[in-house]
Amino acid sequence: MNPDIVKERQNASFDVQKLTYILDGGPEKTKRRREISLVLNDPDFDEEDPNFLSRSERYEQAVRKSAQMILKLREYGISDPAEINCYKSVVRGNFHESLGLHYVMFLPTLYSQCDQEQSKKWLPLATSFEVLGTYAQTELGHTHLRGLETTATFDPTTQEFVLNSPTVTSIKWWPGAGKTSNHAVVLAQLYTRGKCHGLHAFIVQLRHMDTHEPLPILVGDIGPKFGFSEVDNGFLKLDHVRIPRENMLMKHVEPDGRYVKPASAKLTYGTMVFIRSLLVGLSALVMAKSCTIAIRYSAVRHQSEIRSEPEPQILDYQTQQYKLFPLLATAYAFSFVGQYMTETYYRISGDINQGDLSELPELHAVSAGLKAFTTWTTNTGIEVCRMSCGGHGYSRSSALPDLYAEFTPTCTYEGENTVMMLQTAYLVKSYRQAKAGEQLRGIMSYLNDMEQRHVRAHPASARPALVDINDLSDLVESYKLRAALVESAAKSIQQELQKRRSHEDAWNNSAIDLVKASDAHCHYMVVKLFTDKLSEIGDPDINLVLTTLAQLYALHGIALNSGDFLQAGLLTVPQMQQIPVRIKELLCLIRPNAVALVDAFDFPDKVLSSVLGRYDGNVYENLFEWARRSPLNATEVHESFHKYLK
Ligand SMILES: CCCCCCCC/C=C\CCCCCC(=O)SCCNC(=O)CCNC(=O)[C@H](O)C(C)(C)COP(=O)(O)OP(=O)(O)OC[C@H]1O[C@@H](n2cnc3c(N)ncnc32)[C@H](O)[C@@H]1OP(=O)(O)O
Ligand SMILES: Cc1cc2nc3c(=O)[nH]c(=O)nc-3n(C[C@H](O)[C@H](O)[C@H](O)COP(=O)(O)OP(=O)(O)OC[C@H]3O[C@@H](n4cnc5c(N)ncnc54)[C@H](O)[C@@H]3O)c2cc1C
Repeated sequence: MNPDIVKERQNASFDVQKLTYILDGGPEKTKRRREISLVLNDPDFDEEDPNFLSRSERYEQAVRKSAQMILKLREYGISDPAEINCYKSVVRGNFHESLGLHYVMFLPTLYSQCDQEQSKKWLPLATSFEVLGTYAQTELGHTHLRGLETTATFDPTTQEFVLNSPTVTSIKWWPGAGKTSNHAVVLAQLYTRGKCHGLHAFIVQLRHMDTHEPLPILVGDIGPKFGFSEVDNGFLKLDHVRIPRENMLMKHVEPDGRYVKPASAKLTYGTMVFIRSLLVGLSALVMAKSCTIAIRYSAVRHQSEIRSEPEPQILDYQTQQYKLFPLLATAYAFSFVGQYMTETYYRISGDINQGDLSELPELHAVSAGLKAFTTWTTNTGIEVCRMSCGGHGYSRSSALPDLYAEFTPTCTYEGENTVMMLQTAYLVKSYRQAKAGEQLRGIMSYLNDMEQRHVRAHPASARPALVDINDLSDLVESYKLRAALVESAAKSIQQELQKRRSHEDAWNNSAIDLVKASDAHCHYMVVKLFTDKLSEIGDPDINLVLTTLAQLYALHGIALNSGDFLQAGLLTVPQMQQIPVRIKELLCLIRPNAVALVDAFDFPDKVLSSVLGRYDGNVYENLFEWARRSPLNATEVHESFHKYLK
């Protein structure tokens, strides 16, 4: 064990194990997660570092691992969805798998949209993996759902739907598992009795069940990408492909072609809401991994000098702390927000299953906004962590390049982040309702007292300072008032309308304000949820260290967005000047606990897969060892010498 890292752990002021329990949701859950993690010792999961393999080899290795995972899940009798998720995230490490989409989109779509008869037919096939599924929605030319071109036309004479991609732009593009899957949930515009009824989901068989040969359908892999090398994102062109009427999910077409309206057309979009909710938790996980790597490495890396003494640990440089500790605070904040998002998703979808759709718009707005907010922040954060590791952060052995390449598409898939932030119609609607005197409930209730507060651009000197920067509840309050930026967005729309612009143009001309309002709303939610969580934590040592992190998270956010807080008169200029001073104090308070705080995330070394983030801190000898395994070192003289240089 590296002596620096030993010393760091001795300095901790709290019980790391107890904090792990809080993050997991209780000691039982930690115990179970650790039991599941023992699978990492299974030699059947031994594999070559994907960084040393070609794309085709990576795909093959990943498929082998996925198949092994399925067999082991059966062998160990793991069937609880949360445990399956935990098991898979442990085994998958930092990479995705081709069968991932079967689990996260195909199966959930079947569970939520099959009727009884369909469940009886499809669920046994899909849960036994005879049917391997993908989710084919996006097209070469469009993502916007109303713009999708693939059609499903009902033919009452044969009781079939005819699926067709009429143009190049209508070819399905990006769905994972182009080579792996034999079935797809295809999203297509439904036509019956000559009328279009919008987007609906259909189960389409793509390949022969025994030979895996494609049916008369063009299906394949779209080629190498920025990352996702294990995943065969695919294309799919349907040329008048016929499927039985029973393959339409939720069965909205009667045998005579009559269309039966669903309770809400948006239920078809349910799987996206599910994944967006999951992505909040994934952001927390990846932020936590990145911080673990960068902070452990910073504790063992010595460089340069502060005084004329031996070289200090780079974690002692104030600038290094300023790069990493706000991200550490973010990882904790997002962990608690992830817990909230999962609970909220299951609570509201439970109500939806009982026929109560009243909270569906809020669930959509919150999941879309938090997905965008947390993935954007994490995406930037991983890169900061990588750079903070200097040159070794650029080596694939650090895992940080892979974490970035695998994570960055979360800002794009399941709804591009700007587009998701623009789903703020809900915010604007709520604002208008509050302004009309309606009492809002839940997370939007802060808009109720807006008329009294009138938060908008004012000279800071004209208003009293509301905030004690050392008081977290005051900070939450000020984020809440800043979130009232939605007022500016709503006003901008109003002004545009007064210029006789159409509603659509008024919306587009206010889009920057709308995204800002959405961002402020999400930021408020994160600060509030982090602060609320503190009241549940009884252990005084842990409460203290997490309070310090929450303060850092809140103050750092204010410093980055100081214009908004000053403009709204929520803070005075002298207070704004105090914030960097307080931030520096908080960095010093966090410093002795930094390694313990990342240890509490409890990532086994094999899950981190990072030489820099090793628990024992023995970085250098293992970097050397890793490099020697590079395929270029397989021979002392590379064949290129004989071919070209000699
Ligand atoms: C630790 C856990 C690990 C888990 C890890 C998971 C990792 C997985 C790894 C890899 C998997 C990769 C998966 C990627 C899969 C995909 O990307 S699938 C494709 C996803 N595509 C999209 O997300 C498309 C984005 N676009 C849209 O969603 C829509 O076009 C839109 C929301 C932007 C607009 O909707 P649209 O219906 O076309 O327009 P409008 O008519 O304007 O909207 C009408 C109203 O409907 C409301 N609404 C929209 N969506 C929903 C919804 N989902 N639920 C409820 N309501 C919705 C919208 O707000 C409008 O409301 P109002 O009329 O009241 O204003
Ligand atoms: C790794 C990966 C896996 C994927 N897996 C799947 C899958 O399994 N199944 C599937 O169906 N799809 C999948 N996708 C596709 C993914 O869902 C889409 O790429 C995503 O929804 C974004 O759409 P787009 O690519 O059309 O981007 P665009 O919408 O074309 O975005 C391009 C730019 O236009 C801007 N823009 C677009 N519309 C607006 C607007 N209304 N207002 C303001 N700005 C706008 C965006 O902000 C962005 O800057 C995957 C994508 C990736 C990268």
